[in-house]
Amino acid sequence: MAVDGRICTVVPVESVGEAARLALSLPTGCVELRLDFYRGDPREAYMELSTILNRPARVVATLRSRGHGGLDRRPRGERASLLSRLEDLAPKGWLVDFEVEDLAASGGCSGCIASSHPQRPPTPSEALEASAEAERRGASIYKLVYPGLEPWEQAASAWIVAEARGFATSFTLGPGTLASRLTALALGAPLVFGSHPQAPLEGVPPSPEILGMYLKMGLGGS
Ligand SMILES: O=C1C[C@@](O)(C(=O)O)C[C@@H](O)[C@@H]1O
Repeated sequence: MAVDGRICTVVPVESVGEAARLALSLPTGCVELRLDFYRGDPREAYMELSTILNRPARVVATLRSRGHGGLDRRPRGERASLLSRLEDLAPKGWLVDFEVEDLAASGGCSGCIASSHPQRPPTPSEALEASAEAERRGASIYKLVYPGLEPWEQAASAWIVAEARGFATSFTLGPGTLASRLTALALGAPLVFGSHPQAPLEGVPPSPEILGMYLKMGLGGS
């Protein structure tokens, strides 16, 4: 996949019209619809957006919970079944992002993203075990993101990307976040995230900046 399909631009869904406008002016070939920003029924917003965004872009739908840096307040069981419902509604090629705890509560998925957002890095063996568990539960991508103030924490997130050979993505948040995202891409991560220039998100570098820097590395043909 071209590098721009591996850089997923985050679009907060506050209204369907504005989210569609942002997604259609997408700077990269992947969009993440953050449905936890939506106050109404996320299934309705998702269905509407699936009819509008019919050009072939990679789409990730996320309902990020408060415990994982998002806005969704539903109890785990409720969110897990809503995510399974979104998977049933997903057009071909669209991915639903489950937090690993929601994935365990729902009993599995078919080709989803399994996301983990711990406060501290897991040990290498814990990270590998979590990635294998996500695969057993049906995920096609395992994602591990944590605050990484120390260089070793950034190196540890690169290790899991390299070790998992295309199945895992991982990067750190904080001062080294841009370099960490570029490292993940260089090591073959299936996706990283960047913000939309017209909808900035604190701590998330703009996706055109990630793309521009990646191309500067001379790896653009990969
Ligand atoms: O999990 C992530 C990563 C993220 O928090 C970031 O920092 O890029 C952005 C979120 O929208 C996405 O769901």
